[in-house]
Amino acid sequence: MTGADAVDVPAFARAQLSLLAAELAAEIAESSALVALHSPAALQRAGVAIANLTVASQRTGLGGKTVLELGPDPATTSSTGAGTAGTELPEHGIRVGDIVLVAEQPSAAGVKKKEARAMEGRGVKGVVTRVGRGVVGVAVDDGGEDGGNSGKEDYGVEGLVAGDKRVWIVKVADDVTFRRMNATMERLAKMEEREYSSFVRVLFGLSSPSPVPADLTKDEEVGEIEWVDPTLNDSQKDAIRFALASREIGLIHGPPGTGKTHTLIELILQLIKRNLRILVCGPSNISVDNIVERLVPHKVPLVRLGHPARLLPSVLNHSLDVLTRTSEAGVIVKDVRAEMDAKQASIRKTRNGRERRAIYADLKELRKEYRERERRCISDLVGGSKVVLATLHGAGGFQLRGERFDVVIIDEASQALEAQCWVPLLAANKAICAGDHLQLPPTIKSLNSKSKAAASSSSSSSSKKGKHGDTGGEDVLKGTTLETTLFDRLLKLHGPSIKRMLTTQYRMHEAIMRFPSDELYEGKLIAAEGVKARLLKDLPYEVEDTDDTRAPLIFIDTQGGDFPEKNEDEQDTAGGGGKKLTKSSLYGDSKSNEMEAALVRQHVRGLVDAGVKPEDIAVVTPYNAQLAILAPLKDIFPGIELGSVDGFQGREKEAVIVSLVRSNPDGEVGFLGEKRRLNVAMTRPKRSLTVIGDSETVKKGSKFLKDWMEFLEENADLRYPDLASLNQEA
Ligand SMILES: Nc1ncnc2c1ncn2[C@@H]1O[C@H](COP(=O)(O)OP(=O)(O)OP(=O)(O)O)[C@@H](O)[C@H]1O
Repeated sequence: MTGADAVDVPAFARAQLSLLAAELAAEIAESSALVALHSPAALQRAGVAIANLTVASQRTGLGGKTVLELGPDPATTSSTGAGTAGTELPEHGIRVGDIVLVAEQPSAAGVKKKEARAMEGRGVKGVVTRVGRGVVGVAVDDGGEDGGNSGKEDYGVEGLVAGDKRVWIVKVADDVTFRRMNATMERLAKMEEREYSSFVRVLFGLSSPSPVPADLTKDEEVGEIEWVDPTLNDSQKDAIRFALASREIGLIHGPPGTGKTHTLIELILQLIKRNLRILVCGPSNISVDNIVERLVPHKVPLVRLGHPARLLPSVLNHSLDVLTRTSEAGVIVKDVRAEMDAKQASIRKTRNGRERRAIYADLKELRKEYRERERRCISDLVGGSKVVLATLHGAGGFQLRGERFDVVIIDEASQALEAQCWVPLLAANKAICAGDHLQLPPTIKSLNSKSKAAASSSSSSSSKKGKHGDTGGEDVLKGTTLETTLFDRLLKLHGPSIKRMLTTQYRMHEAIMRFPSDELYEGKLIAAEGVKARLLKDLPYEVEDTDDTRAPLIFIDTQGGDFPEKNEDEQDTAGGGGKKLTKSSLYGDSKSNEMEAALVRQHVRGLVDAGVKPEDIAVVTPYNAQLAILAPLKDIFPGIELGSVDGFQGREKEAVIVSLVRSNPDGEVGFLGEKRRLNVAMTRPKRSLTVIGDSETVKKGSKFLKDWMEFLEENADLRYPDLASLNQEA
């Protein structure tokens, strides 16, 4: 390894710390700007708040957390005379797992800027545990390990419960993740070189990875593998052998639909057979639960860390919180819990301030006792587990303090911040990371705002900005950006010898796969036998054989200027919910294209008339403003899915329609210029991909876009819209 490639670890960690600080500031600024600029009612419509609530009850939930049950404030519902007064919540966008602030509701017209910040001190933060028609449950921070409001929390809850106050809940930035990343980077920054393990040395390029024999099938250790699933394809088996043989680091590169998770499951089972202790992580709860669900049938003894409210119901039985209650070791925790519940219940019965305070004081003591007992129980459970699963930041919780693992496995590593990956990495001396660096990296808000500022100051900047288009940017600090993932950095540092690519894909028709394979995956992708010729007309229910259902690839070219884009300077959407907010509060300028939306509608109608079920169809587009225009499709074709390209990463559908939106004389393509975004868009469908866009505009965006348009012109069923019928549709 040459000295020039090596990374100065403390400098790297410090650079990460300052980038993370900027990112957290950007997230907080975004959420407090929302709160500052809009009334509770507007925020509720935008899907980020629920107003006019009262605390209906409180109880002890999983993990000893206090759960507040919030319902509509009867005063407001009866005064407005709203339908089923007092029983149902209004329409809202709060979901289980969201982190919210429960606070006394401010007066009508939004919260003043200063107040917005002060509000955090007055309310309590928590995780949404339940969303019913008439109730929202929030497990509030109780000053535990990461309890954001340590010290103030009882006062907070007490303040909210007392006097039947009118409260509201608002989604807030998740700073726990940042605290965990910061703590990890601080640890790295302080580490002395002599403390670096050979693993750390390799990951920073201070040493080369230990060589792996070229032909692993003949290798003594990993050559003869008794496969749990012998139907794995050769590239999957090769990746597993490689992962077993690597000493420090192995990357499993999984292009769309190539069975990355499938491969990781076998790898985990093989590691268990070798009696190794494994920590399995992913950037999101769903990525981790996906693995837990697939491991469970193999009867693997495992423990899933994480807030129960954020886990899939099917995974709950393996969650540490639940095991703490149900296992033998958990019995000693139970008694205290019962006592806590009794106290909680008594709070509401007393109106006397002094008595209430006394009860809160008792509760505090009990909670301490509970936590001590729980901690002992947890350490027994975790210490005895061979396989532990958690989100990347979840691995930074107290439960894993001091725990060591033989291997850390990170799924979706190319969608995680590098600092996030280091949270579990410091607990092991070997890592296997799976991902696809040619799909979208994690969303970076601090970088977005920076590049947006750049974009608005220069009208022709969008397609020429940096190698990553709108979401990319220049190196910010010593060559480090948050957008450079661990996966990217390691590939650059050590080259392709540290990775193995999965090459058989089980999703797309061959014609859909061709372009991404040739342009991005060195032409190596192979469509599995069962999928390579699948068409919509062959769906396992009755679908007519029509022009639309027999073509795997359709391009509707809108060139000619009749389909102009519109700049959504004034309005934009929140989270695709179709509700309007002013631009200043949300995600910058978005674009829409009404005529293109009409074409989408026409095409969907064609598919549905032929018998394709709406739930087998998705429309994806890079622009939120376009999503808002498309929203009525959901009423016309119930079951159809609409999504942003970024939001659809990791998903698949039988038929996917991609609306490219951009159509202007200057060839401005904005963040369409990002190859990885296009890759995600074009690799979601199984049997049918329809691209709708203006080839003239799009071709000017980049070489990749030009090649794609030319590929579609030559290989797709090429169509030009019929304006007369379209005007009718519009
Ligand atoms: N060897 C195999 N034989 C048959 N089917 C397979 C094989 N490997 C994977 N699959 C199938 O391919 C599909 C995709 O697998 P999986 O969910 O593991 O993919 P992934 O690569 O994690 O997904 P994504 O591409 O979205 O990241 C699944 O339906 C899986 O059953």
